Amino acid sequence: MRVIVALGGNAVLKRGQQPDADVQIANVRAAVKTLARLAVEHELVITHGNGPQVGLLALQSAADPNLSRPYPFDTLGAQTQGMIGYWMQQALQNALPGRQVLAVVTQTLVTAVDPAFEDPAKFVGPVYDREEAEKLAAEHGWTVKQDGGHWRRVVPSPAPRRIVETRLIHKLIREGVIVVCAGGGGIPVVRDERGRLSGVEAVVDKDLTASVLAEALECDAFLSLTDVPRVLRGFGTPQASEIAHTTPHELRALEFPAGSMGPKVEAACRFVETTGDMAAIGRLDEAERILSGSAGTIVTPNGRWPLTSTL
Ligand SMILES: Nc1ncnc2c1ncn2[C@@H]1O[C@H](COP(=O)(O)OP(=O)(O)O)[C@@H](O)[C@H]1O
Ligand SMILES: NC(=O)OP(=O)(O)O
Repeated sequence: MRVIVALGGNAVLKRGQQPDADVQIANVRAAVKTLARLAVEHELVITHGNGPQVGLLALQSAADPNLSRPYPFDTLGAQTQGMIGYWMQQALQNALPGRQVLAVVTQTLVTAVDPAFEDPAKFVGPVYDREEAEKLAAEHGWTVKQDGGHWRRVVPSPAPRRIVETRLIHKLIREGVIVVCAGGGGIPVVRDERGRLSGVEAVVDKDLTASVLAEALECDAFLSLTDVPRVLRGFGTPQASEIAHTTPHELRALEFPAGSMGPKVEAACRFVETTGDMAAIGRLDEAERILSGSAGTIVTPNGRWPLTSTL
């Protein structure tokens, strides 16, 4: 099978962890143990989040007295692709000697008129209490929003339309390369009327980009891997219950939070609706069990997995 994995931000930097490089490298190495096993069995494409890292780089850039203005988010997104891509590429090369691995700087086309530019919604960087968040927002001109029990900076997150480097990524996969791409949802770019690309101030959602890429690359399965074993019905209530096997139709009748589970569910539903293939949401260390149908929330057109014919 050709499998695309969207790795949650938690896999690289867990909530509350010190964001030092060695901490993140150790997390990547741990994640790669599972990813390497998947790559032995399947053609593997890996995407990853960058919310914590891009927010941290934005803080560093804003604090740099040598700059007349902070680096824009497209450039910061490219920096996170390089950094996390390098960590993953090296960890995969060490885990799978003899296999070719490549992290690719990847741009995601968005449209300049996307309403998301007027309503920043993507959480980036560290968490604050409300008072501190509002103080920082006034100081730096940020928008901040509530993220669970905390407050965080938010930036615009336009919808991904297509991944500029799709054909090259497809070629690499056919060559047997394990490709790390579209990190942080891809660097957000727009195309002008003369066909020229330029970056925009935004952070694209990695799960939504992964589903667009999964469709374009003709993947058979799309796995959104995070820190919870399954999607919960009634999340945060005493009646919460795990969803094991489901359909886009069933999921779309439920509500999920915009900053966390919402985009994962939307990405999974879109992939299944468009392709008729399988998407799943679950824990990274259960990826193999998810593919065999015994773990995770598995989304298919008929709610069954492995897919069975209705004829
Ligand atoms: N209905 C739900 N079922 C399970 N988890 C949920 C649900 N709604 C929100 N969440 C939260 O979503 C989180 C995963 O989303 P997120 O933190 O964005 O993941 P990642 O950074 O790994 O992509 C979980 O840790 C959980 O707290
Ligand atoms: N870009 C992005 O979606 O990052 P996270 O998954 O870390 O939020």
